[in-house]
Amino acid sequence: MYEAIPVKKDIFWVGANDHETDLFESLWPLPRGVSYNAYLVVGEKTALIDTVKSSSMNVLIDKIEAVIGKRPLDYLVVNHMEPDHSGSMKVLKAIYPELKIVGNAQTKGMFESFYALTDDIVVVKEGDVLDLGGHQLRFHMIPMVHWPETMVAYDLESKVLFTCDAFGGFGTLDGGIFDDEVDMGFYEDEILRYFSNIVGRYSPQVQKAIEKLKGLEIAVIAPSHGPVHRRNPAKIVALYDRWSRHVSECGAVVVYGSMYGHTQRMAEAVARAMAEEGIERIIVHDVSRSHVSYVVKDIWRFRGLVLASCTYNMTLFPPLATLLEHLRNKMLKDRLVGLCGSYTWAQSVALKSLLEFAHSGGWELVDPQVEMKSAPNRAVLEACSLLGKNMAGRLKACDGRA
Ligand SMILES: Cc1cc2nc3c(=O)[nH]c(=O)nc-3n(C[C@H](O)[C@H](O)[C@H](O)COP(=O)(O)O)c2cc1C
Repeated sequence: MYEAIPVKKDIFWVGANDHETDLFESLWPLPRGVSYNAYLVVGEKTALIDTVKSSSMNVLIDKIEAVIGKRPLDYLVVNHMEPDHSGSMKVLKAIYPELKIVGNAQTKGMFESFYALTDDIVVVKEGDVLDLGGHQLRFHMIPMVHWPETMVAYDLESKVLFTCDAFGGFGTLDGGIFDDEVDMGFYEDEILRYFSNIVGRYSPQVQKAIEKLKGLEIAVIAPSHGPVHRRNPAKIVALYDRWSRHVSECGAVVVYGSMYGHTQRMAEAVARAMAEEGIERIIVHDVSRSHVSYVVKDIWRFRGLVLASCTYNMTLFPPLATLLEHLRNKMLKDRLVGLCGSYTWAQSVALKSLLEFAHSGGWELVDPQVEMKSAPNRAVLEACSLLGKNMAGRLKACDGRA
């Protein structure tokens, strides 16, 4: 079956790799691209589960034809309307005029607003079953994972769960498409970067979805980005469960904003003290140079966070302010925070802003808060070391929770 990869009997991956988009959602860097996974289910009737971004449309159409030849495509199931998944539906409808488009009441309005499609629409609700003859697809609504209309489709015969954005991540599928064929260390990191930046804000809804789906017997989790989980579908659900409950690992992220290196020295003094106290997992980010998506990903993973900012035109250093805006938007909880601020003529401005951020997020402060005028002297460096030592003490107490 040319390029269409069997997932289970009569179920095929017909997705595409995108190496050309440099920023996903025009926001998130894709150093190793992204895949758009569409799936074809072939019963007496045929159904495509989601499409691909319009730029990859030809690949999708070729793969569908390679599997079903001149047979018609009977149904298109739209689990999620974001255009990286729905982008080829209008053309598919033109190629297969009898195509029936399956979505829920919310999706129906988006068919019209995005693509002016109003005919041959099948509206489904929680628990409805689409009988393809040999395969039966049951639909479950998982609103806000990641848009309000998002749903999943579960094949009662093969026990494949098609989850669209849920459990997906960045990175093209480079030969292997299954979790037992690829380096899952790389993909799990990219699934966390996807989760923390795109889905993490909706963690309460992720928890509801996990609760709703937990009774299902799942043989394969087939998301719309990244690897297909057939060896260990339970593992990716367990990771999503942890991440959406804000459970962290015992390590620390130190993020600094510094123009001339003095605030960097504060950050490094804190990091050094943590290392001396035995904390092995410490990641230091220069906020001007690490893309915010990687910083957010690491902060989502580890329990400790140290923020160090110089003062810039009477406020926080702009890239650090941007990071804080992202963190506020994601509504991450339960982190330990240490703060360092520097200034030359406006005392307290940076530190006060950092404190406001920590209080507004309800995060737990680790003392002391360290403030520096212009450059670090012995007293400043000793205070940074004390902060690192105290943070390490708190992190050691969370050992075993990882
Ligand atoms: C463009 C620019 C704007 C600054 N704005 C302020 C300010 O508003 N208030 C202040 O106290 N210091 C200000 N500073 C001074 C720095 O915040 C201060 O010297 C700090 O210690 C620099 O740390 P760094 O070496 O990590 O960049 C400014 C510095 C620059 C270069």
